[in-house]
Amino acid sequence: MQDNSGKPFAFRTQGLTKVYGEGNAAVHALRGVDLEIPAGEIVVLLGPSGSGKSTLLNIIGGLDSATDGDVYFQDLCLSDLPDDKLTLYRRDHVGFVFQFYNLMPSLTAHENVELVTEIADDPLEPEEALALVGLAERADHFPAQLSGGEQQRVAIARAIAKQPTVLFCDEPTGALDSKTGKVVLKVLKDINEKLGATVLIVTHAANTAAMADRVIHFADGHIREVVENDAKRDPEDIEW
Ligand SMILES: Nc1ncnc2c1ncn2[C@@H]1O[C@H](COP(=O)(O)OP(=O)(O)OP(=O)(O)O)[C@@H](O)[C@H]1O
Repeated sequence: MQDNSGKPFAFRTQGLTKVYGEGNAAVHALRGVDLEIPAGEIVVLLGPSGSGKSTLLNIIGGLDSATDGDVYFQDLCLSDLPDDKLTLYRRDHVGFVFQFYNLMPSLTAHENVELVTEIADDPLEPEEALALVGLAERADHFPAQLSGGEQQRVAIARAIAKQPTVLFCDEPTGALDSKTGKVVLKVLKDINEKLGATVLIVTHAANTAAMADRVIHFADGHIREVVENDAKRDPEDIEW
């Protein structure tokens, strides 16, 4: 599927709706989201707490299912997939980065990345993935021996080692100071350029929008505005 300029889509959603719970306790997290994300872009998703950003990320990342509506990854309709096929979609195409790294404390950086490379089809070598995030020298260190920013870079190395088509990042700089946050954002930009992965970043840090190709403003379960960024900036030059 392509947009008007012939660019293929990574994702497209139509009327995507998510309701948690039932009756009086029902929470309408997504209220009919129509979205198109061209392949290869860096997309930043902004919006107030509780507006549905993580819910959207989880559904297009195949971690959760919608109550109604459709979501396509390329030409594949995820809404129709049984659980085993959804697992394959995640395994083959999706990398996740979360706010709190989720590294295994008893494994070295190299071993944390290896957990993924052992089960992927065409993975990078762990050394290569760690080099891409600038941590080749720290491969034998355990998470407790690394700073927060370094741990997040190991988590990114782990997420990209399978050479994912899409990289989903939920508050990737949320636990970091601004200087370290910029280093992490620079790594995400490099991954987008070097591996061609579509990168989708959910964040409260509105200034992150400056590095995006496209900024999606979310409010109360729907898209308020989509802005294409013609003046994309390097993460180093973002003001905090
Ligand atoms: N498992 C769940 N059960 C019930 N309600 C949920 C569940 N997960 C999320 N919600 C509700 O859905 C709405 C959207 O939540 P979501 O986490 O997607 O928002 P968000 O924009 O990512 O928020 P934040 O920026 O605080 O992470 C919120 O009202 C939240 O309380």
